[in-house]
Amino acid sequence: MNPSTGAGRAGDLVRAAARELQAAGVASPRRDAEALLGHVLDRDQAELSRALLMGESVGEGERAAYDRLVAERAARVPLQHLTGQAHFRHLTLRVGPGVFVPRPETEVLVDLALTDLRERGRDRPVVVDLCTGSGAIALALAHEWPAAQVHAVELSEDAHAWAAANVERSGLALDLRLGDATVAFDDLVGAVDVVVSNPPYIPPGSVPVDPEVRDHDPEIALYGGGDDGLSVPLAVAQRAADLLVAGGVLVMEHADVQGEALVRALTAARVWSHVADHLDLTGLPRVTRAVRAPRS
Ligand SMILES: C[S@@+](CC[C@H](N)C(=O)[O-])C[C@H]1O[C@@H](n2cnc3c(N)ncnc32)[C@H](O)[C@@H]1O
Repeated sequence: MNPSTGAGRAGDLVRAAARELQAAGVASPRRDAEALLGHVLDRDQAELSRALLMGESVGEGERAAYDRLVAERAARVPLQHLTGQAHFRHLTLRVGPGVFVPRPETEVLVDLALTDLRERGRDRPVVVDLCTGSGAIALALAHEWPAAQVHAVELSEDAHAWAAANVERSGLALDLRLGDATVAFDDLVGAVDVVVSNPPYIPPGSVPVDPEVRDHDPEIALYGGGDDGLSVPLAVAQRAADLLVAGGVLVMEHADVQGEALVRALTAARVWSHVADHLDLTGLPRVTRAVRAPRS
């Protein structure tokens, strides 16, 4: 876009921006073009739709700001880094450089955890989120299951700072810690009802093709180690087995190609029962659920 062309109609600006984003290979050009204009004008989706419908004009300063953001998005900076926010379940979280942007496919993990919390029927169930990133899963569970006592841990100082900001803004009660999930929560060993985790799990050779992921999600959030990417997930699962009460549940996200391998590895570990894999909303294998077997 040409930043020197002054004011313009909202609809024209969005159409031009969507064309530019499409040419740059952005997956959802129109949606992103609208989201960026909504961000610049400080309008929600409904207000922006009205502005587009009414042919509202956008002032020169706002247009210049919009042009800059569209150019950054065309350079494949994630939309969420440009708006500073990501939507997850019913929450809007602060995100930016240094933290993994929460993904819609992770929402199914929250559904599975909520089903277990409902079925367990405990008054004050203890929930732990290992590898919390922005705090997305932990905060969603604290929000949607207010009786839960939710704890979360994150290793990266940068990501932990984003999570701390999200906890503060949410007003939700959450015990957030900085540390290694594979050895965390000595004070909760054998006392946890549900462990949730979306750990790093990409195999080292499978560098993501999308620049938004490859160049902007932190490496520590992506690569799971080992030939199959399952080193960190299996170490996290082992810690989950320490933390859970007998009959407690682990719900863990994985790559779509890792469902069978993770089920096999957890079954072989002999501390889990009812190990089963679940699909995400796009029908891909995404989450493994396992029940902590009684300690011998
Ligand atoms: C794929 S991201 C998921 C973040 C968040 N759970 C979500 O779903 O949006 C994985 C997160 O695990 C963190 N992490 C990696 N290794 C860790 C470890 N050993 N202990 C705690 N956190 C770890 C990364 O920094 C990153 O924030």
